[in-house]
Amino acid sequence: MTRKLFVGGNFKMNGDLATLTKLVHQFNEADVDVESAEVVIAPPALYLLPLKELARKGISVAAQNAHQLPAGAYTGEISLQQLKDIGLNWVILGHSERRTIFHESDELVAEKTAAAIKTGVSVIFCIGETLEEREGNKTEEVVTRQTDALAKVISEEDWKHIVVAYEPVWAIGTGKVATPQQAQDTHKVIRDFIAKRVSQKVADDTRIIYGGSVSGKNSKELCFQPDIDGALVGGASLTPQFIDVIRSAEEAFGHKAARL
Ligand SMILES: O=C[C@H](O)COP(=O)(O)O
Repeated sequence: MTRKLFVGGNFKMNGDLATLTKLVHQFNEADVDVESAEVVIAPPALYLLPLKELARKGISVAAQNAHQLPAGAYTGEISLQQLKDIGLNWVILGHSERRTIFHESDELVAEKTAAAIKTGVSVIFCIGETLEEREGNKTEEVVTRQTDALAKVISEEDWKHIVVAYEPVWAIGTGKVATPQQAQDTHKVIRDFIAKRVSQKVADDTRIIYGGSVSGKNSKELCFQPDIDGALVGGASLTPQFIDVIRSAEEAFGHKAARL
């Protein structure tokens, strides 16, 4: 069976109520086929609730982060239980900006991910190497280490609640997109690792999406790669280009399904 493609829009700390409302109206009106591509948008925490109410069926809303504990004296944090309480089913965890700027370790990201699954929240689990690591030929070592940290704390069954987002840090917000071949090669490394570390079935079923300067222009070639199951879009998700990325994913799904 062909994996359903997945397109995420990570708004990061951008936008305000008026601009994001207008944007979601544009997404709502776009004629996209949610059967071939799952669409999830991740606004800043403050706008989760209004945008969840606004987004049409087929467009889900994700938080960009969450705390691993259910409640307590953690000023400024939001718990996974609170996300669940307002009806959210998705969270982004381990984004490189959380890993680097907020010093989240592989273990903490894995712990948060396990807690999310336990709470009934699915996870866009982000991994990826820095430029220095790529140039030092450490890409495989880094992405397998980050994935292994997760494999240690979740069960085989839990993987159905995970979408892995491979985001080379050097390609994020830089306009420097990985070539489709570079991205495909690393996606294959990740999938092969999951097959070896978890099971062939989990490797075959898990969506691995690419993030890093994805736009309406480059998304098609990326999504057509055999091991790329969609995209996590940052900057371009704040524009109608996001709809073009979704269309690329739909087209890629049709193409991949026809080849089976
Ligand atoms: O989560 C999204 C990624 O950080 C990619 O961001 P970008 O598309 O602006 O490079």
